[in-house]
Amino acid sequence: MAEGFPMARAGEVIGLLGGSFDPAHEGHAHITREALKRFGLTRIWWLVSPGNPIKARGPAPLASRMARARALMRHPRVEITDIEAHLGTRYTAETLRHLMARYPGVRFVWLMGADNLAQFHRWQDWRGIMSSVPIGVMARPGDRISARMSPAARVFAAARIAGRASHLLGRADAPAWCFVNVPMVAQSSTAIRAAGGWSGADTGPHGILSSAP
Ligand SMILES: Nc1ncnc2c1ncn2[C@@H]1O[C@H](COP(=O)(O)OP(=O)(O)OP(=O)(O)O)[C@@H](O)[C@H]1O
Ligand SMILES: O=C(O)c1ccc[n+]([C@@H]2O[C@H](COP(=O)([O-])O)[C@@H](O)[C@H]2O)c1
Repeated sequence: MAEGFPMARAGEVIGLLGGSFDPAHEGHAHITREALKRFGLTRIWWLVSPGNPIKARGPAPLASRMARARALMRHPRVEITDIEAHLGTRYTAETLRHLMARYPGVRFVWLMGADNLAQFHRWQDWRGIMSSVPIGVMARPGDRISARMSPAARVFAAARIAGRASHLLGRADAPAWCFVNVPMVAQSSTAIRAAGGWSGADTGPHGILSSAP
């Protein structure tokens, strides 16, 4: 497997958590552990984005965000990747097309917090994404209602799997999505940056910021 691309065996069910991770925080780690428990996944890959295509603000350098993510999220079934930088992609639809072609026989599930489902209809080819991979959505403070009432949730209402059947998501055929009401962690990268807890360059001698809240 080429540099930057993890190994995966046919039959695996891999959850993809895409994000700016500017910086990674306990909310990311928490939803990752919950997704592993709830969606019938064998592993999760974090896709640390070169830059969200619809966020105006440019993120901290990818190398700093990767280092912070690796220091924060240590789990035998989780891999921190910069796959999109290697592929030269920023749009999720395009990333998924590449991954499905590169890993035949592997099932991918897109993971996101409720805030992203609320905005999902703004993503490039969002209907195509819904129709190509199952999507696991996790509750986030302030966004549970807006996510469930969102245009994407309404258009794909018939494809919704009930939260109590969430373990079926990984083996479901798209379109399929599931909202799970996980216990919520209120952290956000915005709050950490606002509190001055992330310079985007200095990850300290052990790769962990001493001042992060
Ligand atoms: N506390 C949280 N609870 C649930 N989902 C979360 C939480 N924090 C981040 N996520 C989800 O993780 C993914 C990556 O998030 P991202 O890296 O943008 O972090 P963020 O805290 O939302 O950043 P920012 O505040 O800069 O927008 C997104 O799908 C987002 O919805
Ligand atoms: O493809 C798109 O149009 C698109 C629009 C907004 C966000 N995304 C992806 O959604 C993920 C979460 O982004 P962020 O910045 O909220 O962490 C990340 O992988 C982005 O590349 C993708």
